[in-house]
Amino acid sequence: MSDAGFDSGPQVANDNMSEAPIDDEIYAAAYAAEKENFATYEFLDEYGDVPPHDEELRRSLFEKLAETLTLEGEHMEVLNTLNVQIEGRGSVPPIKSFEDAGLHPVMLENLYLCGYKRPSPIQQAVIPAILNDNEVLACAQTGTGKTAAFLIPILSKLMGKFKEVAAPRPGLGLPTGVICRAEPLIVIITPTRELALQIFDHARRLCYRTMLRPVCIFGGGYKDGEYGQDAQLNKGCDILIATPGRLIDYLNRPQFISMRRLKYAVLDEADELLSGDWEDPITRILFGGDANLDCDRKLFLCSATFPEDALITAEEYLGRDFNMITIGRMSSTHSNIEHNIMEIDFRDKRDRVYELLSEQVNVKRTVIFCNTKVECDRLDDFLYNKQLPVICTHSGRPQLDRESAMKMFREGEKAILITTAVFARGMDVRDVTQVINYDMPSAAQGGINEFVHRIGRTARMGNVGHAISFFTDRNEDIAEDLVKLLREVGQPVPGFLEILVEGPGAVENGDAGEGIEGLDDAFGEPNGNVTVEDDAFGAPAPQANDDSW
Ligand SMILES: Nc1ncnc2c1ncn2[C@@H]1O[C@H](COP(=O)(O)OP(=O)(O)OP(=O)(O)O)[C@@H](O)[C@H]1O
Repeated sequence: MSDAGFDSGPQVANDNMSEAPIDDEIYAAAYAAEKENFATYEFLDEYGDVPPHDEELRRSLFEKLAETLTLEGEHMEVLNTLNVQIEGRGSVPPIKSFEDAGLHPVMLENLYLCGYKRPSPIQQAVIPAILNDNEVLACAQTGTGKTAAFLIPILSKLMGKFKEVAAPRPGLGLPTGVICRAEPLIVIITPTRELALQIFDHARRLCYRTMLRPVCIFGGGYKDGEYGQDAQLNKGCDILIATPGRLIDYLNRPQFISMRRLKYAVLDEADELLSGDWEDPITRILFGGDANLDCDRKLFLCSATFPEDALITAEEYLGRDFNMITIGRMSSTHSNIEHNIMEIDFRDKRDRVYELLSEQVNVKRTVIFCNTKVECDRLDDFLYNKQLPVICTHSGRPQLDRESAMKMFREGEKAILITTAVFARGMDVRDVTQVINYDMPSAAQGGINEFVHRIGRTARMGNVGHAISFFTDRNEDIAEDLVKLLREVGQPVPGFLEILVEGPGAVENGDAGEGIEGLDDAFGEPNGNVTVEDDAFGAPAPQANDDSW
């Protein structure tokens, strides 16, 4: 990836580097102020099966939700009509509603508190597969609820048998005050610390009124002190959400964590985690040390993109008997995003972005992507000096700055976030109505797959959004893939791009930019079909082949 980078990876090294010594008191104060943000439901031994509400926690977990999280938008039909393909041994048909899925009653209540009325297409397919004990590789468009697709069934399954499988912890089997070692039942690994915290929040909500205790560990986060990661682990942990570098760091200190009870491992943004930089740490986490290698341990992989090489590695990890679940074409996007690809001289980018931002009305939140940290900082200075409400975050900034930038952006104090690849994957902020690719991702920076993740910060869960991309003469390496993607989702392809890809005759002949029509042929199935195949591993999946551009 670019130097914008993720948490660790080349990160195992970075992980520690990013812990620049920061004054203990500053951290302690910040974490005390954030106490509420780390609170989880404390289940006591004396509760029966369904414990009482904790009003303060309920308010803090759910009442602010509508202000910060994406809610289902008005264009879910765009997602609902995509082709659903479920392949692999033991495939099961999708569910229609949460109520039909056989979920634990507390999970159903928590979904209601989250405001989730019905499962999204990927949830309809993944929830029954996991409840049926199948391993899953899931690929669906950005912002379509993949995180909950995994969390809901896994947590629901464990809710019923916590006492049989979980490690004792203070208050639940161990005398209070006894230091315990975390022995998680679930580990969720994700490339960035921001995403780890976001998934932790998600898990906190879905674990409300259950015995399951989530803990989040990430590079750059404080280990010592009352709210530090050591103390959190020492209180017991059933669901561990982690960035790989920090997790390896803790696995080297086995007095804190053991993986011997692990029942479920999830790789979120799996294609990134299975890429060259990450493969070794991931292998070590899943198979090294005292990892539970019993056949009852299940692996789940999800992402919006699976390039061919990541798919091959994924299949090696999963073995033969897994369900491959794809919504639409693998690594594609959806048509709730309106695109504007602007041809521009690279020297004019700064002025043009300023013009755009100062002219616009009705844009709630904007994310601007640059390819490097240096460019981010420069653009931040420039736009800040022009009095625009900008905030900047990237992997070169101290952890507290990163957290505070995210908070300001989420809470609407700053409407424009300037960032790098660190924000491209998974981040879910309500009302991001526009993404600007100030720099296009080059092939070395992930190319079209990175583009798909970046634009996916808008138009999430049936909402609509805009993506503006500055295209300079340095971006020719993404042109062909870009044209294919735009046509697939029925978006206009600008003339300059058609000429670049297809030569000067393309525009005159009128054979370009026909949008989605041609694709129904290319991908075999008309939209809206559900295909459930039980024995697909003999033959390559059509999506995987089509994905190889
Ligand atoms: N069934 C549902 N109904 C309404 N909202 C939902 C539902 N499931 C998830 N959401 C919300 O949709 C948003 C997007 O979900 P999520 O972040 O899991 O998407 P994703 O597919 O993982 O995206 P990405 O590919 O960018 O990682 C979140 O705000 C989540 O709370």
